[in-house]
Amino acid sequence: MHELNFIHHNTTPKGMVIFDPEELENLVYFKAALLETLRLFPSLPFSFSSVKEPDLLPSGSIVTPGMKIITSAYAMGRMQKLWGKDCMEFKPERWISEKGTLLHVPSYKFVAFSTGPRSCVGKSIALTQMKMLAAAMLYNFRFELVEGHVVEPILSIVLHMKNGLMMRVGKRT
Ligand code: HEM
Repeated sequence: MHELNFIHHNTTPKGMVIFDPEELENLVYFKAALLETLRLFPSLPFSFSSVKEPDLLPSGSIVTPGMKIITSAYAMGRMQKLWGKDCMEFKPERWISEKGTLLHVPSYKFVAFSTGPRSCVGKSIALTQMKMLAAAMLYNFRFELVEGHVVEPILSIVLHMKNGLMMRVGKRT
């Protein structure tokens, strides 16, 4: 929110503040917060791959045609071995270097957009859309989780919340 106060914005005829994607491009903490959200809550929590030829995986497992390999981005985003002891904490700072720039995290570690030749071709456009939407929502409105509301995921191809997300929304003044 602090970063959004320092960039140029436009106001719609209905009084809503919106941001240009170019203005949002250099906001380090804002992008770190979105990446951190996708680390803990990847839109595609798991994916399937098929085996074309017999192979030996780095883990030591032998795979053969007919097998399916399930990769869980949800589990990988929460592995202590990959993200450290605070892996379950929402901590955008883990994406930011000591110099205050965004750290490069390899796609085989942060797998929300998958990795390799079949990784997400829409990654850049997805992040731009997320930034524009999140910036406008946070700048114009205040969100408060309804007290006692339990937020938990439901097992599905696309990550959904079992009970939805009950929020109190008010206009920022
Ligand atoms: C937050 C938003 C998004 C996330 C987390 C995401 C994630 C992913 C993941 C994990 C895959 C690999 C699926 C698999 O291997 O089974 C994928 C593939 C793909 N995504 Fe996205 N995606 C997002 C948004 C988008 C958008 C906005 C577009 C298009 C504009 C897009 C286009 C594609 C396409 C075409 C593929 C297939 C690539 C291929 O098979 O070669 N995605 N995405």
